[in-house]
Amino acid sequence: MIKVGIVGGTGYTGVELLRLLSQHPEVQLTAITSRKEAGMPVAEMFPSLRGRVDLCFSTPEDAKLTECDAVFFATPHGVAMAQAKELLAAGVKILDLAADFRLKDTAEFEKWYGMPHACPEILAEAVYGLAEINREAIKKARVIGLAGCYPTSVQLGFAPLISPKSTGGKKLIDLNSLISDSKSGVSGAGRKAEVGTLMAEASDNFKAYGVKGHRHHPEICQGLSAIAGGQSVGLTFVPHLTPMIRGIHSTLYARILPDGKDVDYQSLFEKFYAGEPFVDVMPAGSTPETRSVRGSNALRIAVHRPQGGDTLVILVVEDNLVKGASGQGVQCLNLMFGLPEKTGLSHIALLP
Ligand SMILES: NC(=O)C1=CN([C@@H]2O[C@H](COP(=O)(O)OP(=O)(O)OC[C@H]3O[C@@H](n4cnc5c(N)ncnc54)[C@H](OP(=O)(O)O)[C@@H]3O)[C@@H](O)[C@H]2O)C=CC1
Ligand SMILES: CC(=O)N[C@@H](CCC(=O)OP(=O)(O)O)C(=O)O
Repeated sequence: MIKVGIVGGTGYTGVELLRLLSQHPEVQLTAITSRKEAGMPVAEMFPSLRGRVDLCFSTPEDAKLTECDAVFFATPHGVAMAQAKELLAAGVKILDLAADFRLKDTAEFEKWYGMPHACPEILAEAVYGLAEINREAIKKARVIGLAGCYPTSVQLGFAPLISPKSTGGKKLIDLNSLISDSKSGVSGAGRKAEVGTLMAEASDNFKAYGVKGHRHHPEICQGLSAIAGGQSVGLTFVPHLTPMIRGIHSTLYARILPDGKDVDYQSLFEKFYAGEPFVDVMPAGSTPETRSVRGSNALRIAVHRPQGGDTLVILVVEDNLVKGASGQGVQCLNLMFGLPEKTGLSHIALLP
């Protein structure tokens, strides 16, 4: 059994990890932290876990994290990088759900996250946690910076159009005019109290935010550029808050170039994702719904070419807490420990 610890077990991604890992056949949950709830039985705080998790929350200091095989950080940015060195020295593998190990450029990290990077040498060896793109590197990694929620939907939506593996090196779309119009449910903002996510503010309402700039923009551009074999990428990214709890819906736009005019995009996408356990390319003409992925690690994609014109529209849905966070983490954990990638991730979405 893999001994797993979770730092930050009371947040939305933390409790989602608890839901997934308590049903994982190869994982033994050994430490779950919360500074505010230390001493409290986990199942008392989350009765959904009664009979499944018999641990109590402990402080990060008391949690004996160095005795784990792997530790997830479901914490705000800056927490994992402060503890990474000690854990790695003890042979513990690290999976960070925050952004400490995502951006390779430390100046960019400091600009968007407002703090200097605490361990650039560990950042240099960290692998970006997006299994469909980085599977082989994840298998060998000691540190994973899990892809962000919006970035997962945008990168997997554009990847078949820009990866040389798929395009054969042809320029099918204009890499400098990509657009992502993305919407998230309120759980994306975490469990902390905030005016913007009060029911009276967020329900029966719809708004864009971060239009001038959002911290996921550099992450998405870094990822897309890597997928495109190092070419630079120009992206307009506008996130929106929708009155739902879970889910991300990204509508992506790309302008077709002359080399891309005669391409069958449905089969391009199907071929690129053939055999991928969690990416579902839907039949031509589909409009995927967020509820078709709620609670599951699936990401569904549909590709459209409205009026047969020069603009491609790609629709992507995922559950921000599963494929956008904790499920992605479990998928990477499976790869890091040589397990079948789908282990413990077979949940079907909840309807209605
Ligand atoms: N919500 C989402 O959809 C997604 C979130 N993420 C990322 O995952 C991380 C967690 O997000 P989310 O679950 O929403 O956050 P929450 O705000 O819901 O939870 C944060 C958790 O971290 C703990 N924590 C806070 N500060 C510290 C600290 N200094 N040291 C140790 N523990 C701390 C809190 O418990 P306590 O204070 O009691 O210790 C709590 O359990 C964030 O970095 C977020 O950006 C990634 C993808 C999607
Ligand atoms: C709705 C909402 O507020 N969403 C958050 C993104 C979710 C998140 O926590 O971001 P990471 O994936 O980088 O960890 C935001 O826009 O800041």
